[in-house]
Amino acid sequence: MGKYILAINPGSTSTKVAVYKDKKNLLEKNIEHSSKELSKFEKITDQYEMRYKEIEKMLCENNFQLDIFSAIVARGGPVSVLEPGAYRINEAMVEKLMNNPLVDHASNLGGVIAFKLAEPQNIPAFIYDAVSTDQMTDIARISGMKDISRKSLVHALNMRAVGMKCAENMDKNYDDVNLIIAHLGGGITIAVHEKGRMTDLVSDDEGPFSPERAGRIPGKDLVAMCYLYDKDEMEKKLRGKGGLISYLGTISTLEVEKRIKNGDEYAKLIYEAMAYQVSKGICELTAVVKGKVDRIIITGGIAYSDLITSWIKERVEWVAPVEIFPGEKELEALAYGALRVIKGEERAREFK
Ligand SMILES: Nc1ncnc2c1ncn2[C@@H]1O[C@H](COP(=O)(O)OP(=O)(O)O)[C@@H](O)[C@H]1O
Ligand SMILES: CCCC(=O)OP(=O)(O)O
Repeated sequence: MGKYILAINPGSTSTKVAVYKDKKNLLEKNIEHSSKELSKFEKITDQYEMRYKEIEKMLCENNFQLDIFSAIVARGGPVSVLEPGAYRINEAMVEKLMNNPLVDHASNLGGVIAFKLAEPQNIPAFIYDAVSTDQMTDIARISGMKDISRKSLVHALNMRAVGMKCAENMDKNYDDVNLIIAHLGGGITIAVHEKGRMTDLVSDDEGPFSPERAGRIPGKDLVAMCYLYDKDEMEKKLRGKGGLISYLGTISTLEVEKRIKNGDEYAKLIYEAMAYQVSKGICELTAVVKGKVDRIIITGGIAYSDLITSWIKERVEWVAPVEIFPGEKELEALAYGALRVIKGEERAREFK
């Protein structure tokens, strides 16, 4: 008999859910959350009940009872510095995800929701390739200020999955190639995958702005601004109300593209600036591997946009061939990871 897996992926603008029977995708749903809906919540953890109920409703509408699942697996939030792969969700992890994660991010809700669904049924719950997967080298951790160490917060799950796919298409192993992967979603991160390890990255506050994040902001102006707003307001300006939404009032790139088609020059300037900053982030990482880059990959929801990807391509394709993997393979990567764990092919780590 096949094993049923429930995979849950909360992103900043959506909650994606899938049901797999072994490697077969039986159902997949992308529940999108509008800027208006999300603005009702003070903190991301406050969105727990809303997202939990949407998942419950989706399962109920499609006649999936919880007791059929052999495992529930979620995108891992920035809970603490982690290795790639699977971690079993326990009370300690749920506590940390809700009350003291490395950053407030939608993916923190994944582990919490998975645990709450799984525990009453006695089903194992896992996170896989968490956002805080950390393979940075020592030299990459140096920030320039002794008090602050650079952190690895990155779209590890999708990047590693598309990185492996790209290597396979090249008839090579992921461990034998150098890739620079830019994930363009509600948040944007870029990482260099150096022979199978994410040795350095441009995180979502170190480089390009994104639909809802400010990215790198000139430090002196940022310090001055901290005297005008309280901590929560400042954090919201950087994450949630920064980037496209601060200039154009929307996190929807589809809406921005509609405005550009209708001749909105200001929308075009801002949107092209986002692509320009992504290109700079990609080129910054070429130094890590001394220019030896086999492929540049553009992935994530915004990679569906020909406009954005063509702007990036024209600035970076002198480095290496550019491949586009629109959307993400996160639900599949989650389900396949959990399947390997429950079949005993891979070991899940304990979270302490
Ligand atoms: N066909 C498309 N063209 C341009 N942008 C798109 C398209 N489809 C989705 N997007 C944009 O992708 C972003 C969401 O990407 P996604 O990877 O799903 O993000 P997250 O996981 O952070 O919620 C949104 O800004 C959305 O407007
Ligand atoms: C912090 C890196 C992960 C991230 O930004 O994810 P979303 O794009 O889903 O918000």
